Amino acid sequence: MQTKEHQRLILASSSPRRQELIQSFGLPYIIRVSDADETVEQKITPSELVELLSLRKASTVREMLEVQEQHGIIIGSDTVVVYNEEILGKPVDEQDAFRMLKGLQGDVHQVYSGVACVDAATGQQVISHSVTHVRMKSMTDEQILRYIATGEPKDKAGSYAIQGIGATIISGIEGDYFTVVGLPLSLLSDLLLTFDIQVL
Ligand SMILES: Cc1cn([C@H]2C[C@H](O)[C@@H](COP(=O)(O)OP(=O)(O)OP(=O)(O)O)O2)c(=O)[nH]c1=O
Repeated sequence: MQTKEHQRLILASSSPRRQELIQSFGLPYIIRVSDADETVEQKITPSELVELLSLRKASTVREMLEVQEQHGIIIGSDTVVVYNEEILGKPVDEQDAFRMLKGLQGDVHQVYSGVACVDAATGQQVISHSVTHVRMKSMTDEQILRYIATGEPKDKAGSYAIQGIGATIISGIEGDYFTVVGLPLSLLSDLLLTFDIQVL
């Protein structure tokens, strides 16, 4: 087992959800927000996409760290919603959110979350992803508009938040809840074992 100092986590995320979730591990952590470019030119699968972007976020933060900061495990994560082979990220505006929710309501979709862990000192990396199936209730257009008016869909992949009032439009899930919220804690704890970090 490594010393406490080397067990620290460096969360490469601006997401308040991810910041809250990383706290639950009870390990020392800092946050460094990556300015990674999230555009991907080539056509790739959802699992490839979330893994690629998770690694890009973690690697960008590694490049940003000052020499004296280069210890700890950098964690990058990315979440997308997939329905009918279409990959849905965050909505660009309210119309986009309406289009997404209108498509998702009354059916099952998948949420993919990638996680990349990069050792700040050595560059050693492990990357994986997790998928959760989510069933969204049927909604009228008026209900969709009322949900959009809450502001909650704005910065969420697929235009909803299972952890918010959006919980009321979800009838069930199969898989890890935290994959939907944006940081698959169970998978992350497994990946951290590669670096001799045990959460429990
Ligand atoms: C489906 C769903 C997504 N989300 C959020 C998680 C992510 O923050 C967001 C997907 O956007 P991401 O691009 O994965 O992440 P981000 O831009 O918010 O943060 P960063 O890149 O700095 O880490 O959608 C929820 O909070 N709840 C949900 O139910």
